[in-house]
Amino acid sequence: MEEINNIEVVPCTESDYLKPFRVHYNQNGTKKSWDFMRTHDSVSVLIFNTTSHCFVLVKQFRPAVYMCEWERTKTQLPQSAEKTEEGAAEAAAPESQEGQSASEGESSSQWPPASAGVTYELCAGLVDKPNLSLEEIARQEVLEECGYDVPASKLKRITSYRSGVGVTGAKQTMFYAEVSDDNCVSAGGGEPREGELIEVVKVPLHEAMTFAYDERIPKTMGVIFSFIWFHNNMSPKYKISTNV
Ligand SMILES: Nc1nc(=O)c2ncn([C@@H]3O[C@H](COP(=O)(O)OP(=O)(O)O[C@H]4O[C@H](CO)[C@@H](O)[C@H](O)[C@H]4O)[C@@H](O)[C@H]3O)c2[nH]1
Ligand SMILES: [Mg+2]
Repeated sequence: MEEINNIEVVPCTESDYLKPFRVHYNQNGTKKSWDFMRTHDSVSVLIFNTTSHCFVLVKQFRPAVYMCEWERTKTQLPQSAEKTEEGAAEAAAPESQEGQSASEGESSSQWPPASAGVTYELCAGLVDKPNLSLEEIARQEVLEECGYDVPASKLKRITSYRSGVGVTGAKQTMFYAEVSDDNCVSAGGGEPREGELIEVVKVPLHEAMTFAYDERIPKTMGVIFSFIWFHNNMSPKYKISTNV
């Protein structure tokens, strides 16, 4: 399992991945403003392995999720424990805890275990290569993250939608890819050069709906939606009976 330590939180003043802005505008004569972030659009892929009748998902440590969990556990502390020396438990707290470990099995009263930041997701990637089609970007992600080599033409577009409408407004396009064990050319795991550390996990078709609605399993909306899409559109083909 993951070992996360030496956690330090600092302000983000410039980034290749997100840029914060404030827009001022008039709506029906009322002056308004809104804070938002520019980010990349993205693609995601529901992968179904027809040999094993399993969905292929990825599992990875997400710092943003981990920090939300940290925030949540912090606010659950008793009133007295919440007060830091500075008298504020805001952004100062993480830095003051630098060096502490959040590795599995270690009892840390300050940091949640690393597993609190690990989520199940569809294979997905940023649209950051302007010369490539969405299908081609999706194909590359399937290969890099999950180890299946499938032609871009085999990717079926499910739909697209806005993710994070309050903050980013970014568009995500979702694809469906049917793969077989014959298409498996590597273990996947992401691009180590880009610092990606991805675990490929399989969810058997007959467990998919239970998995989707199990709130104890941290996951993205994409996983839930795409499993339901499969249930509604592909079930007859694979003759499944699920308990939802
Ligand atoms: N965000 C970020 N911050 C950094 O500081 C940061 N530093 C390095 N990186 C690198 O950016 C690349 C991002 O990887 P992907 O292209 O595979 O995109 P995902 O992170 O998988 O995100 C997708 O999937 C998510 C789950 O469905 C959706 O929410 C997103 O909309 C969707 O794009 C990796 O090489 C990572 O090492 C950062 N990336
Ligand atoms: Mg990814």
